[in-house]
Amino acid sequence: MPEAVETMDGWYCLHDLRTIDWAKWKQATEQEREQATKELQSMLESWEEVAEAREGSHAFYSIMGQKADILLMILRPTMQELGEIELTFNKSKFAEFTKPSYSYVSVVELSKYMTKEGEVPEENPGVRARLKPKLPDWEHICFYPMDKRREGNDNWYMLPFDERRQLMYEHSFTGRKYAGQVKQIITGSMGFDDWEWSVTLFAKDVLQLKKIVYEMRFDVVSARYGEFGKFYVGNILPIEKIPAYLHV
Ligand code: VOV
Repeated sequence: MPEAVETMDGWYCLHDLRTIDWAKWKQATEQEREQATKELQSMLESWEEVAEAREGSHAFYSIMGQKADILLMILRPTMQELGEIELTFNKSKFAEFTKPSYSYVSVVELSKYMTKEGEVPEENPGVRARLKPKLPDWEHICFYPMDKRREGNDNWYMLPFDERRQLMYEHSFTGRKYAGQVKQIITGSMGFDDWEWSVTLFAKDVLQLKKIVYEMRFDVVSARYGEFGKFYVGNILPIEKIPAYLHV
C-alpha cells in the first residue's frame, strides 16, 4: 500500500502578484503618486521590522514579461497574519493602481523522506530554521506552482514509499549541486490552492535559475511525475529603488 509521507509545516505563505495600471498611475497627481509610493515604502519598512524580530519574512520583486509587474511574497506564523497583510495592502493607496494577476496560498513544507531511523527532525535546529526561513535578498526570483502527476502508470501517489524516497534522494542530489547558487523554498498547498506545491527559487545569477530547472527536468521525479504551472521570473526591488521604479 502506498503510504503518505509525513510533512513538517512552518510559516504560512502568500505570493501576491499584481500588474500596475500605468495609465491610471500617470493620470494621478504628483501628490497622489508620492503619497502612494511613501505608503508602500513604509509598509515594506514595517515588514522589515517583523523580519528583524524573526517573526516573518518577505520578498518584493519586479516581474518580467506581461504576466505581472510585481510580486510580494510574505511568510508569517499564522494564516490570520497573512490575511491582515493582504487586507492592509489592498486598502493602500498604491493598490488602487494595481490589478490582481495571480496569487498563491501555501505553507512552508519539509517532508520526512530523508529522515533516518531514530531521528527526530523536528528537534534539529537546522530543520526548524528552514521551516521559518529568512528569504534571501538575492537579485533574482523564480516562482511557479507544480503538481505530481496522477495519470495511468505515471501516478506518484500509487508508488511505494521507498520508491518515492529514492526518487526524492536523486532530486536532492541534483539540488545540492546548486548550493550557494540557488536557494529553494518549497511550500505545500494541498487544500489551500490549485496546485500541490509552490517552488520559489532565489539566485544572484539569473542563469542559474534556468540551469537548475533544466537539469531537474531529467530527474525522474520531474521528468515522469512533474507538472508545472506558470513561471514568474523577476528582479529584486529594494525599498530605496521603488521611487525610481514608479517614476513616470
Ligand atoms: C535548490 C536546490 C534544491 C534542493 C537541495 C532540493 C532538495 C529537496 C529535498 C531534500 C526534498 C525532500 C525533503 C524536503 O525537504 O521536503 C525536496 C522536496 C521537494 N522539492 Fe526540492 N530541492 C531543490 C530544488 C527544487 C526545485 C528546483 C524544485 C522544482 C522541480 C522542478 O523540476 O522544477 C523542487 C521541488 C520539490 C518538491 C515539489 C518537493 C516536495 C515533494 C514531495 O513529494 O514531498 N525542488 N527537495
